[in-house]
Parts: sequence; C-alpha cells; structure tokens
Amino acid sequence: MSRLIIVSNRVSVPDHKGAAAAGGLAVALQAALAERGGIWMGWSGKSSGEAEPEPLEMTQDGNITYALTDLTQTDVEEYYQGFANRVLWPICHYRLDLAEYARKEMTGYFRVNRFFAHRLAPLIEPDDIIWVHDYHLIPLAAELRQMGLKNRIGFFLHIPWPPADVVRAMPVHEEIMRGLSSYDLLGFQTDHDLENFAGCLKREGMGIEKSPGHFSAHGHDFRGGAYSIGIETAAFAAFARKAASHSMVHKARKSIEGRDLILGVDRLDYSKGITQRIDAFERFITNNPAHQRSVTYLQITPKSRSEVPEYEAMQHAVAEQAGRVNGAIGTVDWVPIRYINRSISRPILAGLYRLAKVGLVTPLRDGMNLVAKEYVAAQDPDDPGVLVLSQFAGAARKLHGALLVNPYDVDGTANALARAVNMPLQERQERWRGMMDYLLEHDVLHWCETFLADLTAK
Ligand SMILES: O=P(O)(O)OC[C@H]1O[C@H](O[C@H]2O[C@H](CO)[C@@H](O)[C@H](O)[C@H]2O)[C@H](O)[C@@H](O)[C@@H]1O
Ligand SMILES: O=c1ccn([C@@H]2O[C@H](COP(=O)(O)OP(=O)(O)O)[C@@H](O)[C@H]2O)c(=O)[nH]1
Repeated sequence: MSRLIIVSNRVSVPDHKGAAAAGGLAVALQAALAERGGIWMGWSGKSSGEAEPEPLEMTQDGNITYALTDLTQTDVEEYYQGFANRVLWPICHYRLDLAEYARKEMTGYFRVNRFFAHRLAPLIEPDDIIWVHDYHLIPLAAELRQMGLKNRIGFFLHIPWPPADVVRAMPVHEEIMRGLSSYDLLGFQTDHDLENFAGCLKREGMGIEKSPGHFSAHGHDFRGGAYSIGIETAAFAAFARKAASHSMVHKARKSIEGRDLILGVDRLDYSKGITQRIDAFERFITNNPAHQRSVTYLQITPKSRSEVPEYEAMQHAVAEQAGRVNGAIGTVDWVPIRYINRSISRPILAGLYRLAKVGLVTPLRDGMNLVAKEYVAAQDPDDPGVLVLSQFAGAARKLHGALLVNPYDVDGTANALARAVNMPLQERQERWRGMMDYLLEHDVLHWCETFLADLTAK
C-alpha cells in the first residue's frame, strides 16, 4: 500500500488529555489517519512574528507523523484571516455581502501555498499519495506540479461549492478554478456541490464534463465526485453510552430538573444560523406557552476565528440576543437559554447529545455538519431524541429521518421544534433507526477508503 500524505491548514496533534478538537475537519482526519497511518502536514496554529518560520516540527504519535510549520504574522493575516476566511469562506457559504476582497491578501494566499509546497516537497517519495484538504490550500497541487511532482494528488473540499454566479463575484475566480483543475480527483461533500462545480467549468468555458464525473480543463483530465464525510459512528455511540456516568453530564442532567433539553453545538460562525435559531426558539415558546418551563435550550458555542472582524461582531450580537430573549420569556424560576462560549470535550459532548430530546442543527449553509451526525450516533436506541436539521447542511442530503427545516423560516423552525418535543416514541425510533443504519455503514473510514480508492484508480 502506498504511503498517504495528508495536507490541511488545521492539524490536530493529540494531547491525550481529551482536549476539544478544532472543528469537524480535524476530528474526521484524525479518525481517518489513525486507521491507516501516514504523514499529516499543516499549520501549527502559531505565528513566528515576522521571522522566517523554523524548519518543520516533526512529531510521531502511533502510526502518524505530524509535520507542522509556523507562519509569519503577515502570512496568518493575509492567508488565513484574510483571503481564506474573508473571501473564500463567505463566497462558498453564499454570503457575497460579507466577502472583503483585497489584492494584498490574495497575493498572500498564493504565497503561503507556494511556501507549503516547498516545505512539503522534500517529504514526498515517488509512490506517495497526496491528499490535500480544504479551501485554504486550493493552489497547492498546481505549485507541486510546477516543481515537477508526478504523484497522484487528490483534493477534498469540506465546505459547500456554490453556483457559477456566486463564484464569479470573486475577482480571482479563474485562478481558483485553475487551481482546482490541477488535481487528479476533486471530492465534494454532496452531489449539489459537484453539480455546481461542473456548472462553473461550463459557464466559464474553462472546461468540459466529458462523461459524468470526468472533466477536462486547462489541458488536464481529472475526476470529481461526491463523498459525504462521516464520523466514527460505532466509537462515538460507545462514548455516549459511557458518558452518562461522567460527573459533568450527571450535573447537567440534575440541573435541567426533568425538563426536555434542546441542544445546539456550533463554532461561533455566521454560517451556523445561531441568531435565526434563537429567534425560532423564542417563537416556539411564544406560540406554545404550555412549554414554558418544560424545556431548556442549551447552546454550546466556542469562539472561532476571533481576529476576523465579522466573527468578533457576532460574539456581541449572539450574547446580546440570548440575554434579550431570556429577559423577554424567562420567569423567576426558569432560564430558557443557557449560552456557553467555551469548547466542550467530545466525551462530555457525547453525553450531552444523549441527554438532549432535540438536536437543533440549523446552519444557513454548511459543507456537512458533523454535529448532526454525532447527535444521531449518541442516542439511546430505546428512547432516541429528534434531529431538527437545516435543509442547507450537507448532512440533510442523507439524514432522511431528521425534521428538515428552512432556517430562514423562523415560524417553520418553531413548528418543527413543537413537533420534535411532542413526537411519539415509535416515530422517534423509526426515524432514528434509518439514520443510524446509514451512519454505521457510511462512517469516516468508508469516506476515506472510497475517496482513496478513486484517487488511486487509473
Ligand atoms: O480551522 P478553523 O478555522 O478553526 O475552522 C474549523 C473547521 O471549519 C470548517 O469545517 C468544515 O469541515 C467539516 C468536516 O468536513 C464539515 O462538517 C463542516 O460543514 C465544514 O464547515 C472548515 O472547512 C475546516 O477547514 C476548519 O478546520
Ligand atoms: O465545544 C465543542 C464544539 C464542537 N466540537 C466538535 O467540533 C466538530 C464540529 O464539526 P462540524 O462539522 O459540525 O462543523 P465545523 O466546526 O467543522 O464547521 C464536531 O466534531 C464537534 O464534536 C467539540 O469538540 N467541542
């Protein structure tokens, strides 16, 4: 078997203390590499100031070698906080209104990709398979090819890919499309993202789809496919069973005093639809006064990308909104919303998911959303909760047992909440069983193996 080299901006080096992981990509890649072993290269998350970063820091943990690089402060600002998270992220989440395009940051983005290529190249042997992840590193294959590399190189996009008219709003869309076209295999989360990509190539006259999933563009033939990322379903379910005895989960159960728990878990990100969700919860209580005091809504929202202005502004907006709603609908003996701004470790999270009668996952747009899958995996088969899920999350393409909502429709989400808390046991079990069977079969290993089988197929 060829050696696997994974490259992603975010790398999660295990600290063996159960520390919370930094989002779904890190969680999934850790699980995928643990099985097969290989090298995982990426950013350390640290800045070297304006000094040239030290050579790669290599760490061995089990069968995984981690290769981390620092970035200069200018690189962090232009590449990560700038072009990746103020242009590509909003554009790919259909938020043209939030995209802040600056030529300097675009130059920094391409410069850091070249820097990654130069640091990675000495590690690569001729038989290695290279798998690049996410929007931070789109130009990496083109850079490696320029250096003469002949290896198979695949790319997986963890976030949505929007339709041509949205992509075209980005001044450097042609360079980005050319970068994507340099890979041997492009993986998207859903069939919709793949269709959008094919539409972009066609609209721009940049390339053609010769047959389903086989493209030709910029003089290069490559393949594209939809590969829904999964979780470690069986392991996560086992986690959740054990978590009931965790003291923190025990305290949480005691503190809700027999009320139904509605749970939201998201990085503090405008794509997650948290403000619309709080509105929907308020509407649910206003329309269903019988549920006053009978539910508690716990929203766990670790801060994310705080140096990016749009994220900083959100911190104030959500905290203020949660406070306002608690003031408006709370009573002397009932606090309707518990809003937490800290990251919770996954073993505890698993226990909280299992405790929750409703998993409320309502992003305005999301590549996949692993929280939705973890919520399902954590349920008690004898008394499962209900997943209320945005139709705009990638997860909604496959989790047919969820109550699907349009997160922009506050009344619709409020009605779904009412339906979820009142759902009879038999319907909950039927809905859950179908989703759990799907997740057991399509776990993170299945995702990894199908992608790599396609990447290595000639
Ligand atoms: O690395 P950060 O800037 O702290 O952000 C965390 C991650 O957010 C995004 O996650 C995406 O990947 C998940 C797994 O495929 C998917 O379920 C989710 O819908 C996506 O939003 C981002 O794409 C990652 O690169 C970040 O590491
Ligand atoms: O306090 C928290 C909040 C989230 N997560 C994990 O972060 C990931 C979030 O992934 P998702 O795909 O839902 O969204 P992303 O943050 O990657 O956009 C999931 O595995 C969560 O279990 C966590 O460990 N602690």
